[in-house]
Amino acid sequence: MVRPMHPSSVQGVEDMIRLGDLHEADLLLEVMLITVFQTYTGSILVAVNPYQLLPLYTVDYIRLYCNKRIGELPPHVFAIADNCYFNMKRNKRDQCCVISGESGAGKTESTKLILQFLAAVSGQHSWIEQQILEANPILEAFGNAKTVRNDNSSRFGKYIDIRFNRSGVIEGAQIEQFLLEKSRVCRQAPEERNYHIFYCMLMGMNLEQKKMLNLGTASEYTYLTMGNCTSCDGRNDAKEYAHIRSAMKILMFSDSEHWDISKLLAAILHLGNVEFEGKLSIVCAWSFLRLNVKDITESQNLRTVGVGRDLKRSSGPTPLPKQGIYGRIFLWIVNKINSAISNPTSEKPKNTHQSIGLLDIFGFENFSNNSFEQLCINIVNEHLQQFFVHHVFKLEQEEYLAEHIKEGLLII
Ligand SMILES: Nc1ncnc2c1ncn2[C@@H]1O[C@H](COP(=O)(O)OP(=O)(O)OP(=O)(O)O)[C@@H](O)[C@H]1O
Repeated sequence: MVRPMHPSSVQGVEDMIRLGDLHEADLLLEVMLITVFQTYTGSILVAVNPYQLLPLYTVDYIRLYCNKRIGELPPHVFAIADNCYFNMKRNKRDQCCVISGESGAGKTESTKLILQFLAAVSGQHSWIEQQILEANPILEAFGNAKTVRNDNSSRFGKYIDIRFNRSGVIEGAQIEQFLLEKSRVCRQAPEERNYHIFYCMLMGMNLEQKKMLNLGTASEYTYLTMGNCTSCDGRNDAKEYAHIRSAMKILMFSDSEHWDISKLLAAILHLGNVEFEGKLSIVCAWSFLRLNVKDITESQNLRTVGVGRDLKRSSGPTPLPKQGIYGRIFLWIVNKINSAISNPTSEKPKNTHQSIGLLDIFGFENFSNNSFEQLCINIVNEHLQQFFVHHVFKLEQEEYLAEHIKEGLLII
């Protein structure tokens, strides 16, 4: 059936609840019409990735959106951040922002914008604020990679809990990570890369350091070339490496800790070349892992299996644990960051501080061939979606009940 479009759909609205016709075509048109790439559905912000730098995230915009009611100004991610912050302060209740969407939708960028807003309005320009902001480049270097959908795709989920004192000043933060995609270390799909840190290290290290780790260029390593793609348009790996190094200093990584991480990364690259280049690579890998021939022979011939609470060793070939090494480096790095940013004063009894949690979880993806890790990622996304829908309907239901509206109407 063809009928004229409702005027609200033609003009566009700032809150999709106000659309005269509420069906899929109108919602899609609304999303296409919005010029600032953001619109509301009630208290939910729907943001469209603009794929261009918009002058909407400046200090002036932070000031503009500070302490305003939702709806007073056009939809904006800062309005959501502001709402969280002032609700926390006014109602003395912890808040949480759930950022969800498919891969490449703009979740990580939105998380960073919310963090920037909170750091600015909490107003201290303190060392701890700077440390929290500088955790991002490190996490992205070790946990993000170029995929076919997104040049900077997060391959792990993260929950950042930012803690404030009673006056609304940031005191510390705590980061939780989930489900790092470890298989990427050994395998990448066409047009995809391994984790950024490998390419950054090879582009950014000086010759002397590379010589000590016996490293060359990315094209020489099996683990960096499986996707037939070692560089990424719009990313400058050498510049990023300098940024990662300075962020690590801010987060209190010592030079020797950084060097140990580099050795482990180099060992993984050399291990990836073992079948192809033979002796030199395996010797380098062993020496950086501080293993001797006996350890290696044992690890190749013995499998450690969990039986109840015990670990038992049985014979049979076991591949060297390259993915496991990377997973452990990542965990260690997150713990190290947490030890710098989780200011002990923010561990005080709960009634002396409040928090805002930001959940930025990897997006739903569906490829022709989906790995087990992809299955886990998609299940997490579906659970999140389920929680979200349940939560939103429950809130609405409570409002209807409070107004004595019959439940039958609610379903409509
Ligand atoms: N608000 C924005 N303004 C300008 N560019 C943006 C914005 N949001 C996202 N982008 C661009 O889109 C890219 C992908 O965004 P982002 O990494 O945030 O996606 P994501 O939803 O976190 O994806 P994934 O689930 O794969 O991690 C960014 O690297 C950036 O180039």
